[in-house]
Amino acid sequence: MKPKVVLTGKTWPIPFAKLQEHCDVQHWEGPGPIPRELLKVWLEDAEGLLSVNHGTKVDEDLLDAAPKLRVIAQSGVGYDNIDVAACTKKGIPFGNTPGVLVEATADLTFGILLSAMRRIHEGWGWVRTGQWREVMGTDLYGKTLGIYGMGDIGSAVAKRAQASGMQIIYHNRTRKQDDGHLGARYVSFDGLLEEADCIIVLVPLSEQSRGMFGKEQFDRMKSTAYFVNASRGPVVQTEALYDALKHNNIAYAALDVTDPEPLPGDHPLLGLSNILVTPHIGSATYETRNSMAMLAVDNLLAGLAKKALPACVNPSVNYI
Ligand SMILES: NC(=O)C1=CN([C@@H]2O[C@H](COP(=O)(O)OP(=O)(O)OC[C@H]3O[C@@H](n4cnc5c(N)ncnc54)[C@H](OP(=O)(O)O)[C@@H]3O)[C@@H](O)[C@H]2O)C=CC1
Ligand SMILES: O=CC(=O)O
Repeated sequence: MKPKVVLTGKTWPIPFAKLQEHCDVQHWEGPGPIPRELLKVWLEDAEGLLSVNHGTKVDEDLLDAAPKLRVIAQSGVGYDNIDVAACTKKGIPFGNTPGVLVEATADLTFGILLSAMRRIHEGWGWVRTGQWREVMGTDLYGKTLGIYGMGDIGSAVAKRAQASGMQIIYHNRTRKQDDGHLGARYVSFDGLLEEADCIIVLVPLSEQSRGMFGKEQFDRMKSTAYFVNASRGPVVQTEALYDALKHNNIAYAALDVTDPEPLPGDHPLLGLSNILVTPHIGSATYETRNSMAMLAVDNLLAGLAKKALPACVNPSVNYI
């Protein structure tokens, strides 16, 4: 008999076929996210959980409803929705999808910075309404880019920025061994806020990083600063960002992630003229989403076969 697996949403044809070949799949097809109470019922006899994005909260309460669960996999690298300590306590390995989404996310992140600085989206907005207006932007060349969270994606953004002639500074909790190779200079958090012409946030959401960017941090930035968030909305205090933009304490923001998310159509941020918002599409290319889904399925199938997950977040309970 095939093991039962719960799939929380839509996935891609090839990884889906692979999953179905090996598992009895109970599949939520919407509308909207799977209701929590239903998920609990489905998990009563499931051995695997495949989460298609970070919208499903996995905590002790959910795991208590899933006595047979042996593996959890999620399509995506961020896992702020997963209580990894609770999974580990129950001996359940959790796998995410690092690596395969790095280049696509770096393209989008650098792309929204470029679009904001050169007002590409604003120019297109005028042209499409029949107005051939010149829209003035700001040079990237020669500017200092500050990356907060210089990990896999941050490093890939740094390469793109260097190719555009930018200087790179960054802040992590720990200085990177290979920052010389990246051509990036390590600075304190305050140094990053004060020195950068543009700041890109690519730090995972955690209790430490939640709300990290508030009034004090925006006040420390240059009034000409461009601010990009491509990590998770709650790293930024939305009201403080709104005030900073409204009063021109910083120049412009480009956000791929927001708090709340989705951002309601009547949200005050959307009434500002110095903002660009994209709907959390960092990894949203056909190739990348397919690779992510494939890695998530490989993580899940490995766990069900009691083999090591290719990308395991809690290696102390990974199968050997
Ligand atoms: N917009 C989108 O569609 C996407 C968004 N993401 C988001 O991007 C995040 C980063 O992904 P990725 O680059 O792969 O992750 P990595 O783990 O490779 O990098 C994260 C970096 O952040 C640093 N960091 C972690 N916590 C802190 C902190 N409190 N203060 C300062 N630095 C910190 C880490 O260094 P150190 O440990 O030394 O501090 C590390 O260098 C994901 O967690 C996810 O939230 C990812 C993919 C797509
Ligand atoms: O936000 C997307 C992710 O992979 O994390």
